[in-house]
Amino acid sequence: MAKKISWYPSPAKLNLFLHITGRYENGYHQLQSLFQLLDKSDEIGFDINANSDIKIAEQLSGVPEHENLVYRAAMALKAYAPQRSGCALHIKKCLPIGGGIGGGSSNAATVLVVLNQLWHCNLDTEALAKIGLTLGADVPIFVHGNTAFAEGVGDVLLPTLRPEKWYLVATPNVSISTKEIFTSVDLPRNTPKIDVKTYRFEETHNDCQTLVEKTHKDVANLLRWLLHYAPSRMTGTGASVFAVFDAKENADKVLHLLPDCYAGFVAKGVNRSGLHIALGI
Ligand SMILES: C[C@@](CO)(OP(=O)(O)O)[C@H](O)COP(=O)(O)OP(=O)(O)OC[C@H]1O[C@@H](n2ccc(N)nc2=O)[C@H](O)[C@@H]1O
Ligand SMILES: Nc1ncnc2c1ncn2[C@@H]1O[C@H](COP(=O)(O)OP(=O)(O)O)[C@@H](O)[C@H]1O
Repeated sequence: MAKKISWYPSPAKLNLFLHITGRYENGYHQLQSLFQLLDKSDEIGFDINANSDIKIAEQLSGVPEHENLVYRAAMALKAYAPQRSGCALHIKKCLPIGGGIGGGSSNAATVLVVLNQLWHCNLDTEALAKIGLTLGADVPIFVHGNTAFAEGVGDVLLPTLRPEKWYLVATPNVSISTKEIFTSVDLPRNTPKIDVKTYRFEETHNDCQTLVEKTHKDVANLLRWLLHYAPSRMTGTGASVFAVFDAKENADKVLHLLPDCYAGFVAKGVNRSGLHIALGI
């Protein structure tokens, strides 16, 4: 008999803005950002077993199993699970890897939230977010599942209800390491803090963008092209960029014009994660 795999979504995010306001003693950066959740997702499949094995069913190219955030999240949660809790984990990748749209962090959060239920760990959201933070600064936002303003290293979250706009997300074929950006001497690190109550997209920016545009011409060219059509900006530490539209049909029109050398998709900005809606939490 075919094994039953339960599938759950693992949504993407955009950083609608990203200000670096300082640096902690441990080298991590103090941020202000608006994490906008999207209705575009990877899918994570769970096949629970009782022989205590955790394994990834199909490997991601370029990501060794023990470094895969899906595997690492399951291993981190195992300490809180009853004995003999195991799982085979499946990943349907739709989101570009290392694109600044949070795919890996979101995969980790989906594993924490779903296995917490399937393994009956009974941890609350705060406890799961705390475990998530040990895996990556972007994991807590996906554990909480709300579009939110963020401070700290991205872990201090203030949920917000935004108008549900449409986003064209485009990714050049380049890989940008988050660590490399954050260790650059050219990164601005002293943007004054804004009052998020008066947030306006056009009065904010992404502090990583100028640096990435200098080092990656593909990102600079793509942004210049997109700006002809709509307000556009880089997300996270890149390489993906996004353009904002009020109507889906306008985003779709520009997607059809996108040069073949870029991958792209259109997604709706949502206030609640598709994972949390699917789980009814
Ligand atoms: C800056 C953001 C905005 O969303 O970039 P993207 O990764 O999405 O592009 C994220 O917070 C990134 O989060 P995440 O990708 O989970 O980062 P981590 O794995 O925790 O850290 C990767 C590296 O980035 C640096 N780092 C990360 C976050 C932060 N607030 N300050 C840092 O200095 C650290 O040097 C760390 O070694
Ligand atoms: N399940 C996963 N999905 C994507 N990337 C992963 C995963 N597990 C580990 N990684 C590693 O994490 C890095 C960042 O991935 P990702 O979250 O997609 O990008 P970003 O942090 O730029 O938004 C990748 O370069 C990859 O090596």
